[in-house]
Amino acid sequence: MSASAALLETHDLTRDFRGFTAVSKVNLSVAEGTVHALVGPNGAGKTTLFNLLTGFLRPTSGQILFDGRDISGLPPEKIAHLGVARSFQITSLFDQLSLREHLELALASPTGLTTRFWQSVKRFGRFRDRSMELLDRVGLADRASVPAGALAYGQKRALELAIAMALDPKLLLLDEPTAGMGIEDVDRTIELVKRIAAGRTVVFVDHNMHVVGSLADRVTVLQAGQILAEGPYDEVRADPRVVTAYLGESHA
Ligand SMILES: Nc1ncnc2c1ncn2[C@@H]1O[C@H](COP(=O)(O)OP(=O)(O)OP(=O)(O)O)[C@@H](O)[C@H]1O
Repeated sequence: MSASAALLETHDLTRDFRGFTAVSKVNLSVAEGTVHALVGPNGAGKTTLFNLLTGFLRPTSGQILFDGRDISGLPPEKIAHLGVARSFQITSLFDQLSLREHLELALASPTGLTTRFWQSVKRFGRFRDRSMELLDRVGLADRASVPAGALAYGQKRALELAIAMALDPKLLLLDEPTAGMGIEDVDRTIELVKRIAAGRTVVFVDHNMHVVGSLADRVTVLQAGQILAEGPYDEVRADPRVVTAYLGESHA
């Protein structure tokens, strides 16, 4: 696959909820090795689209192609296994487990932390080196033995990124990586995402335009389930249709 080829493509991807179309004939193309932002006003369909891409929702119609393969309707664990990892907006950590144990569990499970977490943590000691490497990448190596419950909010989000990286995904999906953060944590997260995006494909949703402008090679704007505009950040930001869509929102 050449550097400019699409790693992820959707064709007329559509999802209805009892007659209401949350995602409508979306044709998205994410080039391999790029960072791609999904933005749009509340209710635009961003979360629904993420849920479709990761198999948490089945499309009503349309296709999703990942790495040349049709993944439409596959269950989440299959899609994860093919190389798509997702970091959640909602914290999904275990307060009592140490940071290193979180990573060991994620490395021991082919689909991340969601399965087999009841097995003895000690059995996963062989993943120690890799766990420490991942913690180091997100700047948490010195906190490896600390229980996750003791972390500050920004550090918890960094731990979630390390967990998503444990699968060594081809495609990393980040759901509002800077949600609820103060400016210092936002800037630290931007640097962190830049570092882990090197040589990888990333799609993220974020409401913070500073984050979008700092990270995204391309931006897709959704409105009412449809693609309103797409292109480099500066172009999209200056698009009158986009400005109108955001009127009444804080980012207008
Ligand atoms: N399970 C569901 N059943 C019915 N309607 C739904 C369901 N999930 C989402 N919707 C509707 O689909 C639309 C898109 O929602 P979605 O959460 O995807 O938007 P969003 O762009 O992620 O918004 P936000 O920025 O507020 O998170 C909304 O009108 C929402 O009410």
